[in-house]
Amino acid sequence: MAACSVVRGEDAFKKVFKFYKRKSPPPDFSDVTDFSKGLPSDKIVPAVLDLSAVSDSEAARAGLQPVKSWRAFGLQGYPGFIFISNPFLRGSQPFWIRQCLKTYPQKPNVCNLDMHMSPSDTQDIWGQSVHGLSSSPSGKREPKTLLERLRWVTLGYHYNWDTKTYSANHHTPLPADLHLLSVQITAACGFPGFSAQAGILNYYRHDSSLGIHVDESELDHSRPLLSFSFGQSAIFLLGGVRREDPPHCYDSTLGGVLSEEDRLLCTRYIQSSRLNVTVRQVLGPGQRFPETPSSPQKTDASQAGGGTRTDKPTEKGGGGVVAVTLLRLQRHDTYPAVNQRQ
Ligand SMILES: O=C(O)CCC(=O)C(=O)O
Repeated sequence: MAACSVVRGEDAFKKVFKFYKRKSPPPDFSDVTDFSKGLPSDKIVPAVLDLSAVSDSEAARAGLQPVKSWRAFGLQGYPGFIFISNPFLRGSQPFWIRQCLKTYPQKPNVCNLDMHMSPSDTQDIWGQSVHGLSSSPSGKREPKTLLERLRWVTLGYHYNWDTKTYSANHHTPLPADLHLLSVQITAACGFPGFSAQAGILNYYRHDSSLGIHVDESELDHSRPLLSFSFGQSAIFLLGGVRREDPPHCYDSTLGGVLSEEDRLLCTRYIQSSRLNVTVRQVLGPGQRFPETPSSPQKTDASQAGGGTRTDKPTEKGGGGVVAVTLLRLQRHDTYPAVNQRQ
């Protein structure tokens, strides 16, 4: 059975989600859109980029190829969705992977391990994991390193998973390099003036996934949401406006100067993992947070239509993609696996 085309109706999302999570027998992936195959396709359309918005030197400063070389696609029936297949300059993917593993998990940023460990114990997740990651497997079951237990990191306005809100009083500076990268990509996609204010990093192992949800906690929904993926590929289910809309399934994958040790450890980590960085503008120009946080916004599968992303074994690792979504209600993404965000 090819999942995407046959499932309709109220539980379309859940059914497709389960379908791609199945381990045995493995699901049929023939319905999944593979952007690496590009055009011609009945579903994939070329995306129009603003070639004059970012000069070649500005792009290079952010580790990006000239915009005219980007392979950018849209999807028939999903206005506001742009998929860019590896716009990175050679060598810059390892840089971003290292930032996600070594730099961004550092304080003052917040991560899942902080929920049950003291700040001093989570200060140097990379340093504490290097030994475990670099040693060859002994055959014995080794305790997991902190890096292997890392599930999420928040940046900028730190997302509160309980209230599903951002707030003025939980904010630290968003890394300047990620801000620059996001500003250049959004400008090329036709969104000048984007301000990267919050980031959520997800760390996926082979068995992990993210629940079906809609991203709507940001207060200004006219601003795009950026999603960078590095490492192993995954199935991404992109929902429609309504819960009963069948999702569209696509394959998502994404590549400074790194020391040999960093390069080796990042390569080893990414061979069995996938990293995703979403960058969001939370407030519009002149906008402020309400005095009392508004009601929870990030809805889950039981409340709204959603998308799903499932881990899909792949031969290749370290491919790179960027997805830019402009219409909030049409972006629902997920991974099928449990407890990703605990
Ligand atoms: O990992 C992904 O591709 C999706 C991440 C996501 O949906 C989120 O952080 O809200």
